[in-house]
Parts: sequence; structure tokens; C-alpha cells
Amino acid sequence: MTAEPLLLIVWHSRTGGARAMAEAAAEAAGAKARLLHCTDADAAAMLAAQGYLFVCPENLASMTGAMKEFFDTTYYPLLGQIEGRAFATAIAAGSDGEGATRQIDRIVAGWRLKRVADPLIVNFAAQTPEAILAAKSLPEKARQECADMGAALGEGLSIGLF
Ligand SMILES: Cc1cc2nc3c(=O)[nH]c(=O)nc-3n(C[C@H](O)[C@H](O)[C@H](O)COP(=O)(O)O)c2cc1C
Repeated sequence: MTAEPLLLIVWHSRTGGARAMAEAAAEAAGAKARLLHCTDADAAAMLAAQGYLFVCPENLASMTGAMKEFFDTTYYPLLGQIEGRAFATAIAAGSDGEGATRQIDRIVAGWRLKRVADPLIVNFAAQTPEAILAAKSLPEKARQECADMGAALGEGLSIGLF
């Protein structure tokens, strides 16, 4: 039995899309994963895991402020301590998602994390204010992509692939 979950999934969501994505990944990874809202995730939780999946929406071409606060508060405490560990991203978007992906890539490059899965972006196609503010439901195909990512990350970490 593993003493600590191998995969830490850190998430933020405003209208439920990214939350459903994170939950699908966590469910597929099973006991190998720990799912933490970004306001509950800290340096100790990061140190206790061997790999990371960061899941959040793109807002104004960036990751959400709450997710950024997670990186702001853990960046220096973890600098030099998690080099070479695996990471992946899953972004909930209304139309793009590349900005948030690039931003996370830049930040974790400072930690020397290693991307082990292609960036996943789920486009919920919300473009009007009403659609953007509405609760999101995750389409089955996207749910499966998130589940596949969670399962692959959990398995890869567990067999020492990454
Ligand atoms: C203030 C705000 C800004 C947004 N800016 C972007 C953006 O720059 N690019 C994009 O693709 N989607 C943008 N969106 C849409 C959200 O990314 C999309 O609705 C996403 O599904 C929300 O995820 P959530 O349901 O987990 O909160 C924005 C939404 C809000 C509320």
C-alpha cells in the first residue's frame, strides 16, 4: 500500500466545468490520487506527492486568480525541492485555453517539473455572458479524456515510468 497518494490533483472552478474534469481524473486514478481544491493545497501536499495534475479554467487569457494564488504561495517554499517530477494540465475554456496552459508551463518550468502528457483543453464553448455564468456539464467525450489522463498519470507514477 502506498503511504501517500502519488498523484496530486489541484483544481479550481467557478461554474463546475474544471471541477468535473478534476473529479473524472481523480476517479480514474483511484487510490493513487489525492484531489485538493487550490485553496486547500499547500507545499506539504505538493511534497507528499510524486506528480501533479493542475486543473482550472482560463479567465481573461490566464489561469484563474485562485489557482494563481496557489502557485504564488507555494512557488518559493518548493523551489529546488520537486525538480524532475511529472506534471500535466487540464484547462476548462470558453474558446481558447492556451493562455492558461502557457502560464502554468512557465511557472512550473521554474520548479523544473517535467510535462508527461499533452495539454488537455476542454472547450465548453461558452461565449455569451449568460453561457459563461451558467453551470457547466462535462460532455462524455471530454469526461473520458480527463479519466484517461488521470488513469495514465496514476499508473505511470505507480510503475515509475516518469
Ligand atoms: C471572467 C471570465 C473570463 C473568461 N476568459 C476566458 C478566456 O480568456 N478564454 C477562454 O477560453 N475562456 C474564458 N472564459 C470562459 C471560461 O473559461 C469557461 O466558461 C470555463 O468553462 C469555466 O470553467 P469552470 O466551469 O470550471 O468555472 C472566461 C470566463 C470568465 C468568467
